[in-house]
Amino acid sequence: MINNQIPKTKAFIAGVNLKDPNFDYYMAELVNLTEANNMEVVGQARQNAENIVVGTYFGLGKINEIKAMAHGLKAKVLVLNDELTPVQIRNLEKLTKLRIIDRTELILEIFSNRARTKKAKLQVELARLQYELPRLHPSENTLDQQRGNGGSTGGGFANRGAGESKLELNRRTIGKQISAIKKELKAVASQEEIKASRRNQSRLPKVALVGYTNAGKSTTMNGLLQVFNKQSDEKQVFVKNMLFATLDTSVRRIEMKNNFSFILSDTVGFISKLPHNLVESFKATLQEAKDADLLINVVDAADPNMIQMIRTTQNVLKEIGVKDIPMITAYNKADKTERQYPEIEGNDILYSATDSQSIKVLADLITKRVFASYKSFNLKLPLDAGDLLAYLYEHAHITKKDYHDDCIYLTANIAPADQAKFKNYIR
Ligand SMILES: Nc1nc2c(ncn2[C@@H]2O[C@H](COP(=O)(O)OP(=O)(O)OP(=O)(O)O)[C@@H](O)[C@H]2O)c(=O)[nH]1
Ligand SMILES: [Mg+2]
Repeated sequence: MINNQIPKTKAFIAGVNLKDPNFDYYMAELVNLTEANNMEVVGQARQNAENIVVGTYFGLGKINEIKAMAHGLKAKVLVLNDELTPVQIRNLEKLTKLRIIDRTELILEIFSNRARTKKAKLQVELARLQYELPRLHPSENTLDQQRGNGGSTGGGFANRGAGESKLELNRRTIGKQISAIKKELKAVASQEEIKASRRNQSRLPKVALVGYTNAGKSTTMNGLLQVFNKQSDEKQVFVKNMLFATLDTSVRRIEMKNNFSFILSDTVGFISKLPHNLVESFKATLQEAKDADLLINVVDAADPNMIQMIRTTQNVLKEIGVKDIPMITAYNKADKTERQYPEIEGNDILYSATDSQSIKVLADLITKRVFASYKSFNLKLPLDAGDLLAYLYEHAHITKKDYHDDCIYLTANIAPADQAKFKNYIR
């Protein structure tokens, strides 16, 4: 039988542990990130140390050890657990004769391979250029190599200026590309603002799914769409068992019974040590989470690293400036645990996004939280107040409605901002 599969590049992973209690967890993530980048992890090493070695990341003894192990395992790439300086990368490359990929480059590569929409592509490209800019080096351009060769024949100084100006040119080119991308992103953002302001006008409560990558945010959104919205197939979002399946924000209206609706958004997932540039350039994508009335932090309850994943999400939320938004912690994938589900405990739920009963219970919990500030009123509307009735349908939660000969009796949960509008109709 012919095996058509292209063999994966073999990678060795390594990191310096500065007495970080989460080190093992970061290394486990690094394995997942490396595999998500289509490489095979063949071995790993760590150095316990007080400090990072400025020029080479590891100490020399460790470098030789890693070199021997990695070459013995036929690894071509050495993946490192931190963001390295350009000098560290170059030195390690020389000393180990392996291609060096740091954690930041690894994450940028994954994002780059996954980006589908124009906005996601622009955001990833922006982060990549910002990562590359300080890493440009004279030895990486041809003019400079000529200079180096020339040096051995005595013509070095004459070409040095040319080499440096090429570096300057590269910097300027990247600088220009960065400005152009920022401009394009602004144009995309202003189109989206128009859509968002329409949503804000409708004053429906806004709920955002957030959480660790692969926890089941998109599956939860699809579950809610399936259970509550008719003909929702074309509205379904992309689900896949891989890191960073979602790189964009999708916004949907979930239409529950009794005309109660809310706006739900699904967005990019999180991981530890997300590169700062990436968080910065994805701010526009994460805006829906910042504007939400309620966050649903989706967690994979079957993952042994669940606690660290929750902490990671909290850290990223802090970094993007989310604070004081009420949150439900939604422990998903309960079907992979031994526990009974669905089950609610305070603001938390244990559920499975693929189980419709779970989805109904989750929706009830969302309703309770989101409508906590709403108040129930008994109203009497004249029959000709069609516009007020339409407004209530759109913005409130009508629980009872009786038509009489000359009026309509209603009971409705109304948002604080709308209560004054109906004060003359209270029974
Ligand atoms: N067994 C089980 N699998 C689930 C459940 N929910 C989601 N999954 C699976 O988990 C994987 C990830 O689901 P997604 O919904 O794509 O996760 P996500 O949080 O949107 O992930 P990213 O977009 O990559 O950050 C998929 O293979 C889903 O089928 C669940 O309740 N039970
Ligand atoms: Mg997703």
